[in-house]
Amino acid sequence: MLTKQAILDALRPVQDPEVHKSIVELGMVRNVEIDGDHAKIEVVLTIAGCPLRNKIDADVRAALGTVEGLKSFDLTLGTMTDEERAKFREVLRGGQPEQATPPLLDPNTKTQFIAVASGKGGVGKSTVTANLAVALVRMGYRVGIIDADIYGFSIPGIFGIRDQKPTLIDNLLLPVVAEGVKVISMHFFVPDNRPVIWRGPMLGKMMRNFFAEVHWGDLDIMLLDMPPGTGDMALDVHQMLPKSKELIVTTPQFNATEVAARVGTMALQTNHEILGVIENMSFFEAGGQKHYIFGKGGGERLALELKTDVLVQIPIGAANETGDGIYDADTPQGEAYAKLAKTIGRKVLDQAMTEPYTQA
Ligand SMILES: Nc1ncnc2c1ncn2[C@@H]1O[C@H](COP(=O)(O)OP(=O)(O)OP(=O)(O)O)[C@@H](O)[C@H]1O
Repeated sequence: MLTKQAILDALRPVQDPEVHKSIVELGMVRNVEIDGDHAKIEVVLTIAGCPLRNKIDADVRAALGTVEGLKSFDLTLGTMTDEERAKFREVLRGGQPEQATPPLLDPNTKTQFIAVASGKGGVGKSTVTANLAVALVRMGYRVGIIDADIYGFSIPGIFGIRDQKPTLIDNLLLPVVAEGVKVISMHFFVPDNRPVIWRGPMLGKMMRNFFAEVHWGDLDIMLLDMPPGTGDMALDVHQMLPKSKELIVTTPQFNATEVAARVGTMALQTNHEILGVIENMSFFEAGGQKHYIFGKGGGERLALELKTDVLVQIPIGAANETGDGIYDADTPQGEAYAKLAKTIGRKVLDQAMTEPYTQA
């Protein structure tokens, strides 16, 4: 005999495509009525005009098709009431009350934080952050990026995110997912790319909101794209995330490494472990020959000064035809990022020691 339980059991594996949890657990199946071998099912979405409505509709229909004894059904898709949305948010928070410390700022969080910093602007810090994140995802890690470069946010552009915005469920934001990476950036909150003029305390608040009001789900690694130099933001992040580790990006030029050294020294003074140096735009390879267009040895000099290693040298090269800044896995840059991701995965997640990179 057809039962309500059989229908709920069939719907349990259907997930909300944004938060990747069961629609039954999230309270999205509002009502199931059985009448002989016919059923009426009401599924509710968090917001009217939910962009993933069609996907949820198709998944629910496919799941209902598997229920034994169900000959026909009426499926309606409605919108949640305020109470239903409150319950939805509670499930997302894992049953924690709204005021609790955001899961990511909990001292026992399993997520590893890595701040990607540079001394000068334009050395490729954001490109490195985005490509490292993608390489980590390619290896199976769950990765998020907070674009903390509040004035010069460029992460969405590198991912080719144009019109997409985070979904807002009351006061809870769902990050935009690009190439499997969860992304939050000031870019999403600034109309028409207007310049941001917030200062000190407002910036800290903004960063806190990025942790507290965004549903990140379970993450292995959170990368923070820091503004260049040693500003308020770097201090805020160091205070907010005492266990965060640091990657320093430089080019091989001497003046780039000199400023980067100050950033590294600040990390050391605030007891933040430096994972290593990434030398970007190290050389240009053509006809089997390496051309050191920006000089040679800057990464090594910086690593020596900061008593750390050069983890990788990334060659110069255009990203891809689509105009964004993510390198395909089979390019020399993509391969360099895969190597870096492997080292980072081992260093921060497996806690194993790795051998330093041997210079090209
Ligand atoms: N390995 C590379 N080869 C060629 N171009 C690169 C490479 N890495 C980065 N670039 C380019 O260099 C420019 C600066 O990169 P990016 O915006 O990532 O730097 P940044 O250090 O984050 O700068 P800022 O802090 O000023 O935002 C971009 O146009 C980017 O596409």
